[in-house]
Amino acid sequence: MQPDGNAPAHRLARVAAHLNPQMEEGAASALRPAVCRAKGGAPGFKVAILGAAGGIGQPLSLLMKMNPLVSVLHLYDVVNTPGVTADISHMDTSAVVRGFLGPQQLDAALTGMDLVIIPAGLPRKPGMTRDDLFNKNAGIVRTLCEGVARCCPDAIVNLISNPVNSTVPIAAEVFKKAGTYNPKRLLGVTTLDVVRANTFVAEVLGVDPRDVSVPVVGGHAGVTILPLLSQVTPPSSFTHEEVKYLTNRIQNGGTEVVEAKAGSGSATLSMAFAAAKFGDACLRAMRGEAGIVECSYVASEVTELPFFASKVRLGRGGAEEILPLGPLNDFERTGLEAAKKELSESIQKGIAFVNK
Ligand SMILES: NC(=O)c1ccc[n+]([C@@H]2O[C@H](COP(=O)([O-])OP(=O)(O)OC[C@H]3O[C@@H](n4cnc5c(N)ncnc54)[C@H](O)[C@@H]3O)[C@@H](O)[C@H]2O)c1
Ligand SMILES: O=C(O)C[C@H](O)C(=O)O
Repeated sequence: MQPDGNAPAHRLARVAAHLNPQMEEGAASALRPAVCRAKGGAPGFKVAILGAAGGIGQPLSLLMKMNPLVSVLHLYDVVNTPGVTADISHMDTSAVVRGFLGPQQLDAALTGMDLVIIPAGLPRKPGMTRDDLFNKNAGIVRTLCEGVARCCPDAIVNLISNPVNSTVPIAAEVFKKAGTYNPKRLLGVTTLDVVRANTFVAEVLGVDPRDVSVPVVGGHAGVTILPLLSQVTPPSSFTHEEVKYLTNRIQNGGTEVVEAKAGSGSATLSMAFAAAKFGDACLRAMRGEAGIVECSYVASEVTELPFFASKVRLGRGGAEEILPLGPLNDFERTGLEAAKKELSESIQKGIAFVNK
């Protein structure tokens, strides 16, 4: 007869068996992973967050721990994961949480993951552009993506670290070098631009933002953020003044937060909300839910550029179909040309970084 794993005599042994086997001696108490009563093999996806102790990472970890599609949640950072992991692991939701600290534990954090969300890296301070983060964040993204290629090459990657216009091409080059590149599985997260656009447009229209959907295409920096106000649903018309105000506010939403935070960072809470929304869309699509369309910065043939943000139909394998831009008005066509010029340079910079 099999021993009853739930019998009192076996309970603590079973709990102990959940302890993270990857932990180094001495780290065990600090990084004590969550244990749970769920039987092994509970349905759901394994999700890793890289940069989990940061301003985005912490609330994003909380939101992903609340997602019923997540069965295992790995929290990786180079600092502070013990505390974040212990804290989040006490939430009575089903995902099992494990913490991983420092480069020696990167591979353990990534092995077996279905979805990897990357908000690791420096945020802006007032006066900086996102491109000013390139020198620090390019190397961080390269190292983390090398880990993905080694340990979970089939995982879908949601890349948040700035400058997204360059970090996505960096990730693609890393995966190409490793022989694991599948463009469908690499998605730059631009959801915050859509979230902001929905909010600001709803304010102007005087409606609930949940009822508004604004496609935002191009990229994720300044003029590369191109809201298509002519394609808002429900169909709405705006005066030229409103178009100029909305476009400017959406393009500079990140700077608005950076300035308001006055040196203590950039958007974290709204970004965690946006990343959780996008991560959930990816997981639902991976589970087989049909008809999920989100804007994302991906390998693309929508323009002559190799990467571009536009509406993407998500499926089991990631970005299954890149949807066309649809009809643009004169204002948007002019914006598209400006966006492409800047994007082209950011993409080349990312590609050159890996191949230099
Ligand atoms: N895509 C978007 O829409 C969007 C929105 C907001 C912020 N961002 C970007 O997200 C990034 C993170 O922002 P934040 O506010 O959370 O910053 P933060 O400084 O609060 O957190 C970053 C975390 O990354 C960790 N980190 C640094 N190097 C690492 C490495 N090698 N491996 C793992 N973790 C590492 C840090 O320890 C820190 O905990 C920034 O680059 C920011 O510009 C992107
Ligand atoms: O603006 C930033 O630097 C962070 C992020 O890209 C944002 O749009 O809020």
